[in-house]
Amino acid sequence: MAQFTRVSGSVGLISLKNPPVNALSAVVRQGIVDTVQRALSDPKVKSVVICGQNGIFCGGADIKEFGTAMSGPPLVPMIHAIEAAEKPVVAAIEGLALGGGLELALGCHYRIAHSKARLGLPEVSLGLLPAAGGTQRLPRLIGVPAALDLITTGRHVTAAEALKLGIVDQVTDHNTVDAAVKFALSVREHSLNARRISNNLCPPPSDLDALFEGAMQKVRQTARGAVAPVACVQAVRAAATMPYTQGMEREKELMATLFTSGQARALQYCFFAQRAVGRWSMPSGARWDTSKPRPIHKAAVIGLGTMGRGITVALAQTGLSVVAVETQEKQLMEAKQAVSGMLKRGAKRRGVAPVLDLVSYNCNLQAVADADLVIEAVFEDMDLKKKVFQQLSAVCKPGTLLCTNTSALDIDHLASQTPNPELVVGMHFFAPAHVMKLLEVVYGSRSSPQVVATAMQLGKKMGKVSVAVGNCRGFVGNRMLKPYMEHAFFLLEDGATPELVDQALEEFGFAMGVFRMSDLSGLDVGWRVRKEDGLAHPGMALGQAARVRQGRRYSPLADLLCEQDRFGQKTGMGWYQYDKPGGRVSRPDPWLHSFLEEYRARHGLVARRIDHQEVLERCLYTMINEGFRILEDGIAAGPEDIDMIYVFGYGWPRHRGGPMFYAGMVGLERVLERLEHYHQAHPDVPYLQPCNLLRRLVASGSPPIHRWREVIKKVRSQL
Ligand SMILES: CCCCCC/C=C/CC(=O)SCCNC(=O)CCNC(=O)[C@H](O)C(C)(C)COP(=O)(O)OP(=O)(O)OC[C@H]1O[C@@H](n2cnc3c(N)ncnc32)[C@H](O)[C@@H]1OP(=O)(O)O
Repeated sequence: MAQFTRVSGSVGLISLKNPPVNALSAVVRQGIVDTVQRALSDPKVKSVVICGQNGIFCGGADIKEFGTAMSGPPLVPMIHAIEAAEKPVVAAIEGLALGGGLELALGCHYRIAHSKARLGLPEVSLGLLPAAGGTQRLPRLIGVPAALDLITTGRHVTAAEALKLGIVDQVTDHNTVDAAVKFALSVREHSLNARRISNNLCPPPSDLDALFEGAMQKVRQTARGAVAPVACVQAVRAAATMPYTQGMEREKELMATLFTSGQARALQYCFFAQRAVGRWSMPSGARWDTSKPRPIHKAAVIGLGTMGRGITVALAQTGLSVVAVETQEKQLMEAKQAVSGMLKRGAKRRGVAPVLDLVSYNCNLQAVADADLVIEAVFEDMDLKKKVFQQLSAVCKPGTLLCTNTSALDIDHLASQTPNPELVVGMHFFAPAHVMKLLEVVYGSRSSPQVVATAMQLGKKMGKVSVAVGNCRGFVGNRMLKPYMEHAFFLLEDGATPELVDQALEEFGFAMGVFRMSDLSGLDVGWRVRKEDGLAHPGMALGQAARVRQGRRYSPLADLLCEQDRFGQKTGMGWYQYDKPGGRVSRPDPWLHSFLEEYRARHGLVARRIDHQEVLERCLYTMINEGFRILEDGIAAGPEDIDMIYVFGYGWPRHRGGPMFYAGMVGLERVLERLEHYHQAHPDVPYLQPCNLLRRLVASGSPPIHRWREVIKKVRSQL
């Protein structure tokens, strides 16, 4: 709602009240309409201030209303009425003015912001555009290039930048409402015509066509198929080329195409899913709201390879004191240099002082004795990790949390090396660990809820999206990656090329196709795992049974490349060729094409034409099927956990919501039918066999994703 009071004799103060962010719900919009009318019709009121309660101006439209039948007064006429008012209206911006909140402020005649406020039009990240006049008023106020930047990226700006851009008229370090009231008193007699942004023309850019062509090219390159950024550019173009009323029509038209689109639904689902994963639960019933995290003052990292260095940086940047340990002096010094460089570059980017003093470097494990939490990040080898855990148990003070940065190894097995398995938890970071947003927090069968809560909280402090998952081979992300990659190999056997498969996946929106990703992360990583699993060893790929292992279809293609030292980018060749070892630009490799032809001929395989749809169905539906198995097994608490892991850790396009959301969009019945079809064609591929939970969901009428948990619960209770 909105409250009205008269202050300083003649200022009508309208205060938005809808915690936590004063979102513009139907009730709030009605409140604004009513209180503005009251202020304008009250002869004692000479000017008006609009503010938000609890230190936040407004977080924008109420996103929860989007999926419902919208009621209440619409935003556009409400903001127009404010702009048309004959009394000066001042926005007092504290905390946040985002989306519809900033559009409301742009309808006011003046804007005063607190120095700590952030402003922005983030609608694009929800699959929308600022359709309450934002695309028409902002370019008129700050010019086309700056408006394009803000609207197409959705980035928030500080009050200082907003002042520089001309979005706000004044910035204060003091009480913003007081400053706005004082300001409102001073302008009560001023003429308002020039202050009504819609009256003004856009400052004309020098070469309009080139500017918009460039902007369109840029969003098409970065949007990976997302439609909202493109619509944002089109709407701003209308502001630059049309009178205001026509521009508003164009804004409305473009918004109508976005508002009910699948992409908008997916992006809004991601917004809530990202927040939902913080409300974690474990099969034991332990939950985020009943498990208190432990205070962590000092952390330690063991092993300063690529991962350990990134983790050290991420920890230090939260303000924690970190002991970084590497047993060899030379490697320790190299790591120190690398970590210091990363800290300096990060600090420069964020405009703060680097926290070099927070990290101490040591060759001796004894140095971690007083750490509250230790993250082991040594080479991915169970025997080595076991040894480190045994040593840590002897060195660390009682109660120290022992965390392992493994991407697949058994947390319970590691925990059994220590006298306190309840203090052990997995923290699976993604490279580069100080950049990537995802953290899988892996609880073992004996991990205590308090330890999980601590790891989750630490992840949040590091700015990560932390997802709590159970312990199984590959956890969630890598477990689902296995069938996905395996199918990509089968597609090569059946007639596809790495380029074709990658193109299909990249057009779908993945940051990188499966083969390009494999070249980047190194083919040797999977090879080592397959060797450990007894699936691959030299010579095995040549015999009669080359394509059957452990009773199921197997493709030795990746092993054959590894046997030729084709490990990907690092060796300059893998599924693609590169100009040099470490090169980044991939080119199709004629050698690989002949190799595939020879391989198929040797195994009597006849290449057939594979289209993009088959690539997507076989790679993605098997991955989704594994996701359903993960839910059935209780490894992930809900589909949101899986989706956020894929969006933040595996380059899944956010505008498609994550694999489980995507399955719902495609239709669970369709996914089931296609899996059945492919399983019939490839009965030797168990991953293609539709899992029980998927069948049960379809039998239950394919409920919307937010109701899957009811069916999951039933399926789990019957296991
Ligand atoms: C043709 C029809 C025309 C319709 C017109 C539609 C117009 C749309 C214009 C818009 O305004 S779209 C919305 C634009 N605003 C945003 O995108 C802001 C989204 N929110 C955020 O980015 C962040 O939440 C925040 C505001 C920066 C605050 O971040 P913080 O980390 O401090 O807290 P959170 O945990 O993220 O949020 C707390 C709590 O609040 C809920 N919430 C936040 N914003 C909204 C919102 N705009 N609507 C509804 N709910 C919101 C959030 O979900 C959290 O709730 P929870 O229950 O605690 O998880």
